[in-house]
Amino acid sequence: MAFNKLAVSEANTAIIDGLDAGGISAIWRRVRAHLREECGPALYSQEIARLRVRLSETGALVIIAPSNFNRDWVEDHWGARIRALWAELDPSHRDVHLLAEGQDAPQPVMAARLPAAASRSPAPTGLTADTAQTPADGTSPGDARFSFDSFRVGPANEVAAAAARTMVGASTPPFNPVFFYGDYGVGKTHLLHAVASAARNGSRPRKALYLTAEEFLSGFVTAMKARDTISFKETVRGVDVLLIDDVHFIAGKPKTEDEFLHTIAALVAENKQVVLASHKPPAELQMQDERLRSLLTGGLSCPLGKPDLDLRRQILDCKIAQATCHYPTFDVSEAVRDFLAARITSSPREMEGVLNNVICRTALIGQPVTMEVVSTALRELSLSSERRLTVDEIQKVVATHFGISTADICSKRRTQAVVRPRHIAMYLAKTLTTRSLPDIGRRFGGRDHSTVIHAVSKVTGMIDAGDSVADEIDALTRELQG
Ligand SMILES: Nc1ncnc2c1ncn2[C@@H]1O[C@H](COP(=O)(O)OP(=O)(O)OP(=O)(O)O)[C@@H](O)[C@H]1O
Repeated sequence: MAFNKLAVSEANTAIIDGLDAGGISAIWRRVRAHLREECGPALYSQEIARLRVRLSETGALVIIAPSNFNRDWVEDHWGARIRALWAELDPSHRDVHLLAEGQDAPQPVMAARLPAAASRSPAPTGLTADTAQTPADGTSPGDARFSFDSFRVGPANEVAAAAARTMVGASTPPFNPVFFYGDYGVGKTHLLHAVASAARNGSRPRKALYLTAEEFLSGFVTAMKARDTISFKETVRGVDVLLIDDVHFIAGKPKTEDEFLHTIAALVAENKQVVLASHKPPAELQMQDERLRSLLTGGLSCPLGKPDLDLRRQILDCKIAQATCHYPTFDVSEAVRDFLAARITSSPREMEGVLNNVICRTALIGQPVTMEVVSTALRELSLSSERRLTVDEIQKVVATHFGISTADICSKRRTQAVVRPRHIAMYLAKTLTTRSLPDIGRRFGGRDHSTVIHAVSKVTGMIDAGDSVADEIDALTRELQG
């Protein structure tokens, strides 16, 4: 789920300073403590410490950044994490929005500007939808962050990406609804925003509305309380493209399921495109209403899987290029990029977390990006996802690759045919497992930890120097990680 950068004006939201309903100050303290631990003290004091939290009169949380730049940076790098932490710590699962100090917002959220059909009176829904001029999904019209251009495609997501592009180019929906599903952080929200943005900015601009399922639910509840569900219906049904993220959130809430069902059915019947995303495929959602499940499964379901090494590398390059816009001195060598792409196998979101950590340790304090810095960042963020691998497995794979035996690798022999594979195996054991240096040494024929340090620095130096060992490491890493 993306962090919502809402266009909120202080005049319209009547943010209540000092109000601490529900103990938000206490929760905010805990969220900040987590963030401090995760991003490190330098980045924390530079970018996070100055954020303040407020509760709006609608119960939404507004996090106020001291500047637009800071707001955008926090949104890009830590928005999803803040939202996840908040959801974990706050049982009421409030909406979390980001606002820059003194922001003169063009579109107040709570006095929503409605599509033509509903523009007679302000709606109580908090929802807006529009074409290129005023997107309501937290992106700006030319925002490259979540565009098709910045979405990297590989085997894990090519079907989803092709479906997304096809529906943007079509005059009538080729598939409806389209349902993207996949694990946390694999790019579902990115793709939804890309579709919304392309629909708004295409040669034939269309009204697109992106909502999280939570926003759909809270908009609906607000409208019910205000006894004005008509405005809500007009808003969500008055668009050309409706995109709803995190649909699993709606499952099991009968009234919302019902409204959701009728909304989708109405749009599909009118040939308006509906695009949905969730962690699970429609058939596995715990929907109470069979009609809804049937409607969702009747469209096109596209999985987004975990990216393979190539795709991870492409995404990493893209994120580094984006970071370089903010931090022109941020320079990451090919060897470090390869290393990071091989190590971070969990999801692109984790990749961003590591990059943030690395930026903090380098660009912010004028230091270069070295293997040591990125290794520390990985260790601190506990992203050694390859910890399942054992040193034995690594020795076997390396030995087979070089046509020698594991006994050779662990032996005292010093011929080049054995030393090089041994160094590579030690390097992989250090980078792909959480074993300590002495432990690795012991497993390589009872060697001292200084031998492992020597092997690792030798291989690292060769990688940095552009030696073909980088390709071998790459191939071996792929093999070891399946
Ligand atoms: N293929 C990709 N190309 C470029 N960036 C990607 C890609 N996949 C994911 N990302 C980036 O990874 C981050 C997480 O992606 P996103 O928020 O879209 O994940 P998600 O699947 O919606 O996760 P969640 O289910 O937790 O909401 C974003 O910054 C996004 O830009």
